[in-house]
Amino acid sequence: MPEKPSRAMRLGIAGPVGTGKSSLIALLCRQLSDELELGVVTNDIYTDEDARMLRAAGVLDTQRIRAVETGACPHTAIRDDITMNAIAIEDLESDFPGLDVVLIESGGDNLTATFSPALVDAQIFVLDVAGGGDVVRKGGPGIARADLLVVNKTDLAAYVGVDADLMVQQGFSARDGRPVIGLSRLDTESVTQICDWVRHTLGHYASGEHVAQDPGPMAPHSHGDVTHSH
Ligand SMILES: Nc1nc2c(ncn2[C@@H]2O[C@H](COP(=O)(O)OP(=O)(O)OP(=O)(O)O)[C@@H](O)[C@H]2O)c(=O)[nH]1
Repeated sequence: MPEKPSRAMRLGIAGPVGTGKSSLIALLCRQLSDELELGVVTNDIYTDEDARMLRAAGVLDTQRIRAVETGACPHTAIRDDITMNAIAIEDLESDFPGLDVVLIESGGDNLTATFSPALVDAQIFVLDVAGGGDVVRKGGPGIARADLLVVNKTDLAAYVGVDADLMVQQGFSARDGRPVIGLSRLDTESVTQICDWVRHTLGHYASGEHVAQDPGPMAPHSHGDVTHSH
C-alpha cells in the first residue's frame, strides 16, 4: 500500500450547464464516503445553489461542502485566477486533515471550459445525451483531453432520439484511448465503473504516477465588449 500523499487528490468536474455535474458529485459521495474521506467545493456565479443542493441531499457532512461564488465568467475561477478555489480547498484540508479526495464542481459553462492543472490533479468532463448526439464529434479540449469523459443520462437516450453507444464510441475516437464512460445513475454497472475509475486514479495519484494534464485553453470568447483568448 503506498504511503498516503501529503494532500488530497483534487478532482475537477466540468461540463456544460445541466449535464449532471452536481448529481455526479452526489453519486460519488453516496458510493465512496464509507471508504474515502471526501470534501466538495462548488462554483456558482452568484449563488451557493449547488452547495445547498448537495447539503440538502444529505450525501456528506454539510461542513465538508464549500461554495465559491465566482461572479462573472465561471471559467475564470477554475482556470485564469484560481485563488478563490485554492483558498476553499486549503480551508477544507485544514478543517479535515486526512482528506483523500476533494471534488471541485465547475460552474456550468460552455463546451470549452476546463480546469487549470494548477488547481486540479485530474478532471472529468461531463456531457449528457440530451445535449444531442453530435456534441462529442464537435470536440473541444475537455472532450478530447480531460482525464475522463462521461456521457451522462444514458437512460434518457431513447427519449431524445440519441444513440448513447455511438456517442461513447465517438468519445473513444476523439480521445486517443483515454477513458470514456456512458453513465446513468439508474445503471448500477456504469456507477461501479465510475467509482472504479476514481479508485484507480487515486491509486495512481497516491503512488506518484499520475501527472496533472492541461486539456488546453478554451476557445476565444467575449466578456461584454472585450474579447479574450486565454
Ligand atoms: N434521467 C437522468 N437524469 C439525470 C441524471 N443525472 C442527473 N440528472 C438530472 O439532470 C438535471 C441536471 O442535473 P445537475 O446535477 O443539477 O446538473 P449540473 O451539471 O450540476 O447543472 P449546473 O450546476 O446548473 O450546471 C437534474 O434534473 C438531474 O436530476 C441521470 O443519470 N439520469
